[in-house]
Amino acid sequence: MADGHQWKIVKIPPIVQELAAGVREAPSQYMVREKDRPAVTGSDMPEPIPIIDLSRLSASDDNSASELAKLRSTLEDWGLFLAIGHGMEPSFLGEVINVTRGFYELPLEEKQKYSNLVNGKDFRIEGYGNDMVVSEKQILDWEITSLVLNKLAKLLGLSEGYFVDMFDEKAMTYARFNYYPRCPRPDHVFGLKPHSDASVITIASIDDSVSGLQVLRQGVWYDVPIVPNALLINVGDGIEIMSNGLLKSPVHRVMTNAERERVSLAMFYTLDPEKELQPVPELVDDEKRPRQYAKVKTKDYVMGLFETFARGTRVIDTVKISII
Ligand SMILES: O=C(O)CCC(=O)C(=O)O
Ligand SMILES: [Fe+2]
Repeated sequence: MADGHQWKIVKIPPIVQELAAGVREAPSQYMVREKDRPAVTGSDMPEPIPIIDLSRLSASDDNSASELAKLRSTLEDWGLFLAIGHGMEPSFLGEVINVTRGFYELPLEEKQKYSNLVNGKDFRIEGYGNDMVVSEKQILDWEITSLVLNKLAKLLGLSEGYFVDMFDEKAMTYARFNYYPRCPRPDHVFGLKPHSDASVITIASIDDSVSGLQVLRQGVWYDVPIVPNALLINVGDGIEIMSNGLLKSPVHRVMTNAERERVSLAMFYTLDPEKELQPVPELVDDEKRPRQYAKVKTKDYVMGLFETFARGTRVIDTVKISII
């Protein structure tokens, strides 16, 4: 993390990509316990699938109001959507995916130069490894993020700039390049375990050729369909907390694939690590809608994600206030 934070980890697992290259059977530590084993294909999302046209959303005519209504129902249903009309060239998005793939094709010694382990043992968020994150602003445009954040604020009845104004110069953006090697047992091994994002909002460019992302709704896992050149945008735990639970951060996971490798690039927009996340006062009403989440510092929350993720629990549950 740019604030220099480092985590101690007890055991350094081998890097999944290198492991995958050398084995025919998935090693036992990657096997999901029998009761948690996923069905490889999820359910089909019912029509209409959640697609939002950002060019309509930003227009200053009637289209904007109807797209905003669509955004509201999409977020209530899924917490995520596929964004089209974002103005990014398909060739640019294709390049982002190709560069990501190209990086993973480099020899191990090259990639290790960017290791996320300091002195070979202390984990930091940035760098190459099992949970690789590098911080690089402006890969996916902040304008898209601010448009969506403005509309979220509007949907919640807040002033449009409410969330965007929280992103000062100390706000952090993490880019995570995900690489999911082919896996001989997709029914036994997750690409990415079920989780929700610790960000305020996440924007991702996902592989157009291989699906694998699934989202949980009312106990059912749905496949997120591929929409060419669309960006995936999801509400993060930060919005769930600040909206006092009016918007929910979706639980999602990534399945592995026996035939195809898959890549994605996720940009996590978070506040200044020192800033506190808490329900915005306008959305707390002691009578009608009491406060549902405790105050937590952004950096503690992000660190909490790594700890709970490793255990398979959710960091948001650690700040939920139980209302009796
Ligand atoms: O690879 C994907 O489609 C999603 C990745 C993801 O959920 C994450 O990096 O948090
Ligand atoms: Fe995620």
